[in-house]
Amino acid sequence: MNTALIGIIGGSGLYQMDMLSDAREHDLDTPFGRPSGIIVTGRVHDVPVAFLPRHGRGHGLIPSEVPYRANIHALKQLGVRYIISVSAVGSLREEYRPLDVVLPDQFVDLTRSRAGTFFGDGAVAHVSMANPICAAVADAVARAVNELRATDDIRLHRGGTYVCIEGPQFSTQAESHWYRGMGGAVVGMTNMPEAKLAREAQIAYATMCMVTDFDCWHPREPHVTADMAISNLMRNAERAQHIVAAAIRLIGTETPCSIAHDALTCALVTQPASMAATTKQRLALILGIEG
Ligand SMILES: CSC[C@H]1O[C@H](OP(=O)(O)O)[C@H](O)[C@@H]1O
Ligand SMILES: Nc1ncnc2[nH]cnc12
Repeated sequence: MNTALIGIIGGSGLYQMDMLSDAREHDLDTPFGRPSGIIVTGRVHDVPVAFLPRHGRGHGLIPSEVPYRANIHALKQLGVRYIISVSAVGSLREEYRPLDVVLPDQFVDLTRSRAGTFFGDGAVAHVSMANPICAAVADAVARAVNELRATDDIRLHRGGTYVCIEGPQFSTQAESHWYRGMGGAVVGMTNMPEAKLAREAQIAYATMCMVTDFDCWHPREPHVTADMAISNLMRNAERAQHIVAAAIRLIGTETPCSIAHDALTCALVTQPASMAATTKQRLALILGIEG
């Protein structure tokens, strides 16, 4: 089903895309369960896209409950080859301020209780996560921000490490200082294992982070609360949609190559012929084989 080229995963505060034309709802199922909610496909600048709110439309899922595998699988079912993920994050650096946009290029995964792979049950693969972000997708978002700067004074930071915690509690001050010490730029709760699964599904992935707070390390700024994060994200939600729409136009025109698109070429250890029929069936779409 090649319904969509680009998938948008909306995070906290971004539950729908207003600029979508020809909208159609998809209530999909996957071998890994149901996605977070209805996926809406449509066109933005005439590019076919799919929008999925990560926490569900009414924000009913904590980060540990988000069905990351089903979300990525469902987007793959719709034909998605590029994902722009939108996320609220806490800043770990003085110069990354609330309402700034950050395009991280690395992750540290501190999550503990999430299904983090499509593989297992007699199918072994080890994809490279050395460069977890697709530079071409991140470039498109950066260029989109630059275009919009003509009318909007957006502060953009390229690069930096997103530290992903399990949540749903925010961090202790000791943890926040530890993330800073390990070189973290922003902290969030959702981009892992999302980015890993996108890589296994050979979908090019980039995350657009909207800074909502200074977590709890800063000596003069208030400690993060959910209200603070959501209200700052709401202030930025329209801007986020404009950036995403411009990035969609660029990616849709250029359809860039990505290392992600061949991620399984050097990663698959078990040959499909050696897999159990049920495993092969479950992985058919991911491996691009007959089920
Ligand atoms: C409501 S603040 C905490 C919440 O926001 C972020 O979610 P998302 O990445 O989906 O925007 C963070 O990871 C937490 O889940
Ligand atoms: N400080 C923070 N920690 C974790 N996730 C967040 N999302 C927004 N702000 C956050």
